Amino acid sequence: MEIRDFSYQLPDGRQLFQHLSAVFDAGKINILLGVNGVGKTTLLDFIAGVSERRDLPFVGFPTMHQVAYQMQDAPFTGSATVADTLKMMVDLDQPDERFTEDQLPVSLQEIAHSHFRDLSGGQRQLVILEGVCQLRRELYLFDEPESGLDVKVAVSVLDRIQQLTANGKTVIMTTHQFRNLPTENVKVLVLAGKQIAFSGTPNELMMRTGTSSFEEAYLKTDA
Ligand SMILES: Nc1ncnc2c1ncn2[C@@H]1O[C@H](COP(=O)(O)OP(=O)(O)OP(=O)(O)O)[C@@H](O)[C@H]1O
Repeated sequence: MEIRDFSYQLPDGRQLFQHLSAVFDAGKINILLGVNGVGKTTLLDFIAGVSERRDLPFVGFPTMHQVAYQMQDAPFTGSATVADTLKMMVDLDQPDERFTEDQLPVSLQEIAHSHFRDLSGGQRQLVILEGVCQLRRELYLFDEPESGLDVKVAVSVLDRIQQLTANGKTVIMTTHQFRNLPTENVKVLVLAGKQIAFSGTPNELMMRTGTSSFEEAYLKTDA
């Protein structure tokens, strides 16, 4: 999956991407990093096909129907319970299969009968994340999946995302959290200066910047 020489101007005329090229590795977690406002979500929107994607710069990406996208602030029905919400997502995606409560991850079983409107922000995020992971797609996009979550819960979210790649799926995610990020089967892409300023493994990023911490290495990458 590759973006070739992609340039994009915002509606207000600002140039967000200029000759941007990037390769996302199949079967890996591709982590897109970059400062606030650099364009990570905008790039995910193009990859997902939410923003109209011209074929020329976007090579080898699955069609929109094969992409699951967890956006920031996804809307949901307040009166549905957690179990109803997940059942609804799975039923829409896989009409021939029955989703039962025992398929809920342990973290959600306790709140299976809580109404969506009564959940905390973090709990809502977990439900949506699980729903997105349940969809059968080739490519999964997550926009800051662990933002606002307790560090222990964030670890379980990252584990859930790793399960996808263990099953041969491809993930592209953005994040601002460096704690507990997986390093195996991971590619890091740093968006800076309207282009991808670095792309490689976390180890390569650390070696290039002469540091032993992922976060420090990122901070030393040109922004
Ligand atoms: N529809 C739009 N109209 C005008 N400007 C937009 C639009 N969508 C995004 N932008 C601008 O594009 C820039 C990139 O936004 P984007 O949300 O992609 O950044 P980001 O890297 O995901 O940021 P963050 O890490 O804060 O979520 C921002 O300056 C934003 O204001």
